[in-house]
Amino acid sequence: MTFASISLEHKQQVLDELRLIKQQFAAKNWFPGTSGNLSMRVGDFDPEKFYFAITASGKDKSLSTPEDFLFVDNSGQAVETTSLKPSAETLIHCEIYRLTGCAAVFHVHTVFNNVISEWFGDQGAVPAQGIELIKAFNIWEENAPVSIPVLPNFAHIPSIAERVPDVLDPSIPGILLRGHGIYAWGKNAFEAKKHLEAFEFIFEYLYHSILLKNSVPQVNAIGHR
Ligand SMILES: CSC[C@@H](O)[C@@H](O)C(=O)COP(=O)(O)O
Ligand SMILES: [Zn+2]
Repeated sequence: MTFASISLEHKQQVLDELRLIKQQFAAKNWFPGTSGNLSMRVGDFDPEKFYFAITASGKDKSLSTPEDFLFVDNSGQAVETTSLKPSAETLIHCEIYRLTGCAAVFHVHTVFNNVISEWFGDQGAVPAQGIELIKAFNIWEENAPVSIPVLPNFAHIPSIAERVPDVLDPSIPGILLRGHGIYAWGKNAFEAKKHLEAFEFIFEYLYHSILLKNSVPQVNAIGHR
């Protein structure tokens, strides 16, 4: 499959969907200070050859302009002539697509995901249990415990991307970057958005419940791996 062989209608539909989600997340104030990036895959998936649309780097993501997105290949290189630069974090998207075969990857910075990533960063995972929204991850087991992986953050993005395979858990559609933000993904935009909203709910819940109890639970205390 070449990029040119993917229909214009499909590419336009993906751009329209991304634009709508960008507006919805902006309304939640999920892109403070130009942070965050969104992508969606186009065409068929081959772990060694795929294409996706991604937000251009450094833009005010609360605005809608003709210069918000561009298409890249699985190495993160633009596939059309453009003056736009793909997100500085494109390599992380590439790695998540390659490992999961998913179709949408969304990244946002929020106060809740940043605080939680700091509290649990040393443990390498955020434990959660007994929260109904865990079912949004398609986990239906009674009182299922989950562990959301936390990676250290680096200014050098390839150093983050190369660590993604070490922590990515196929049953958990997200990874937190410490002091940075969350990446969530899904088999389509609807599912990636659902997952991202569930993660953010869990982080906000944990933030409040930990402050009330005045102690950070340990991963092992509730049976996480
Ligand atoms: C301006 S702070 C956020 C950036 O450093 C980065 O983490 C981010 O999420 C957005 O980068 P971008 O290159 O616009 O996709
Ligand atoms: Zn970021």
